[in-house]
Amino acid sequence: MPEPILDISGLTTVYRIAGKDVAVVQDLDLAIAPGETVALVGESGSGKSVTSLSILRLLPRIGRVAKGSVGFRSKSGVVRDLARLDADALRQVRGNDVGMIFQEPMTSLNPVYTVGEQIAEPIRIHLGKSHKDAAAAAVQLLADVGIPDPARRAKQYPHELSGGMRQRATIAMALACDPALLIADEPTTALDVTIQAQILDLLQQLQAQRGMGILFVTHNLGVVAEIADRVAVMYAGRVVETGRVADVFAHPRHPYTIGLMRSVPRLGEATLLKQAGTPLPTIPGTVPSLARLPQGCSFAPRCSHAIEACRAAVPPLLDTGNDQASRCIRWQEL
Ligand SMILES: Nc1ncnc2c1ncn2[C@@H]1O[C@H](COP(=O)(O)OP(=O)(O)OP(=O)(O)O)[C@@H](O)[C@H]1O
Ligand code: NI
Repeated sequence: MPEPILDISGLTTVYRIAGKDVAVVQDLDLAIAPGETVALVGESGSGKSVTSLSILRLLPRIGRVAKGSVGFRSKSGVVRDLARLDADALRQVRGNDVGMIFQEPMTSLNPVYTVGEQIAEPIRIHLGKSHKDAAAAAVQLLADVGIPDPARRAKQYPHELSGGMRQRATIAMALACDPALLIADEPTTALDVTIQAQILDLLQQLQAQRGMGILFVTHNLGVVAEIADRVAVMYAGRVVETGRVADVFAHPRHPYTIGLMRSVPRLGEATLLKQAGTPLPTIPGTVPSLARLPQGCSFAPRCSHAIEACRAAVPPLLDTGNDQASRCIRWQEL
């Protein structure tokens, strides 16, 4: 792999919950190369968003990065550990080197400024351009993300745009300073399917033009297949499987990944099942409470392959060959 732009090693993030430090992300390793898209996937509460927020230390007050390093190579080629960077330097990285987009565009857009003003602001602050040049750059960015009549749209307020247009505008804002890394947390989840597909296409186009790395958070395996090169599957705060998307989908090496894949209906199957009155297969059992994780493998209580040894100790990520790894001690027997 070429030198990664992001190299997370041993990341543990804790939240203070009911007077106790609870590890919501544990011992996470993740690297992203320039031009590569890595997807984080897992059920609700598995720690995907906390991982993405930990990178730029955008955690709520009760959260902190307790262990590990977040190596980041900026556009100038300097590698720094974001977990240890001071607040000022980190702010510089946020608007400039790393762009972020979230599920609900209204949370990143400020309702009292026009769309154009909001995109122009980071360009003025981080790239030192004049008001006029920054305004022109903002209109160009709106055109780049496929917004028709961008000069007119730049003068409008967020509420005057449709949901899909707003998400395009937040992408324009995230790309304003030509970031080396884009963090996208469920950016298409709130949109209807057609718009969703358009936004995914747009991100892929922009990535091909700019060569940025993308960390893509989603609970949707279909989206992973569409957009990502590699995938990290999370369960109860830990990565349980990782590898190239094609390999993981063809040969999943962890029972949790297999369960996730079974719960995704094949095209048309969902409708057929619904007509037949059969519920979609889901993984039996529930996600354990992070404050009281079972001993050993966190997935063991839900796993039909679990044996005594699974409950003895948390399995390490085992190399299963072909750049794939699994936290299942029985991966060879699956
Ligand atoms: N503000 C908070 N206060 C207390 N616990 C929190 C808070 N935010 C997250 N958590 C806990 O941290 C864990 C990880 O949450 P996270 O948001 O990373 O999940 P996720 O994988 O992104 O899920 P989703 O698919 O629902 O977005 C969850 O168990 C959640 O209950
Ligand atoms: Ni989330």
